[in-house]
Amino acid sequence: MIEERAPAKINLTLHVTGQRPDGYHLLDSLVVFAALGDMVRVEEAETLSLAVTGLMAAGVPDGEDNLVLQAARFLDPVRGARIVLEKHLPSAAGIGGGSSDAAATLRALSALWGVPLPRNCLSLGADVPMCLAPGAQRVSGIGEGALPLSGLPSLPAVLVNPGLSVPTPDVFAALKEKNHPPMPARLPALGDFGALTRFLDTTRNDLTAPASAQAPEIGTVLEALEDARIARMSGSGATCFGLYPDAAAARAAATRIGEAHPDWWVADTTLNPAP
Ligand SMILES: C[C@](O)(CO)[C@H](O)COP(=O)(O)OP(=O)(O)OC[C@H]1O[C@@H](n2ccc(N)nc2=O)[C@H](O)[C@@H]1O
Ligand SMILES: Nc1ncnc2c1ncn2[C@@H]1O[C@H](COP(=O)(O)OP(=O)(O)OP(=O)(O)O)[C@@H](O)[C@H]1O
Repeated sequence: MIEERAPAKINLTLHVTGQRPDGYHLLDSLVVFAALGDMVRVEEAETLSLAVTGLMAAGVPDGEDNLVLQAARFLDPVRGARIVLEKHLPSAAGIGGGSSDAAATLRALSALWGVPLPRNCLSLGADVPMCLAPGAQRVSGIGEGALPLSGLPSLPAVLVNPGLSVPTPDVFAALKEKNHPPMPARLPALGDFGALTRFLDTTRNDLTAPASAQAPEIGTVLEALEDARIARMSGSGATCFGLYPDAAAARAAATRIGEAHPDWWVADTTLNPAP
């Protein structure tokens, strides 16, 4: 049996800088991964099968719609494996749940079957390439251009989702201005919490307005995170993250928010954890 973690993807920044003729949007995004995530386990079997377990399994498709099965077929259209996906992340939440599961499946089955990882897996989803090697990176293009970044600190964080699914296509479709400025071509040194958060002050998530127009609760989530040094939406929402100077502050904030909003999904974690 081989297991691979499928960590939550967090867009610390998400600048939408243009739109391609085919409708896909050009991005400039600083991406990190959380200690928290789903888990994918694979073992040898004659036929391909998927079971979805875990606290967040409800509503996740367990048939061909699941990106895990699509990733398996993408790697080898005929080979079998028994796959168990343990869901801990909310779906359609802007934290790459399905994409990170797909990438973890590619890694696990590549090891099980002894086949190389695909060079190009963009057709599985714009977020899948960045999840293949889940480390800090600057992402460009529509998601395929990943430049690994070293030296970023670990970031104590709280993730909050108000229990809402926000479909990514709807959010991009509602984005009015498509040509926002990118991040600076050369990023400053981002080696500690102070430097990184000062840089984040100068950046944005351009999908916040169109996502909030569809899910006004996002504004309430950002208010609940107002004691964080940085509070921002990830991806196309509705999950927001708060960055805190230490793990105790993150834990206290998660407890406070969880008590005030028992129906929300609230988790304290570390972004960009040390390997
Ligand atoms: C918002 C992000 O999460 C940022 O990391 C990603 O860009 C979205 O990645 P994803 O969920 O894997 O997206 P996909 O499943 O490939 O695309 C869903 C839909 O979102 C829109 N889409 C997605 C990515 C992109 N760069 N431009 C787009 O316009 C398209 O309408 C597309 O049909
Ligand atoms: N393994 C999976 N886990 C969760 N959802 C999945 C999975 N496979 C397919 N889906 C479908 O994909 C939809 C989007 O879920 P996903 O968690 O990938 O979105 P997301 O977190 O917004 O992704 P992104 O950040 O890449 O935009 C779900 O509504 C669900 O129907």
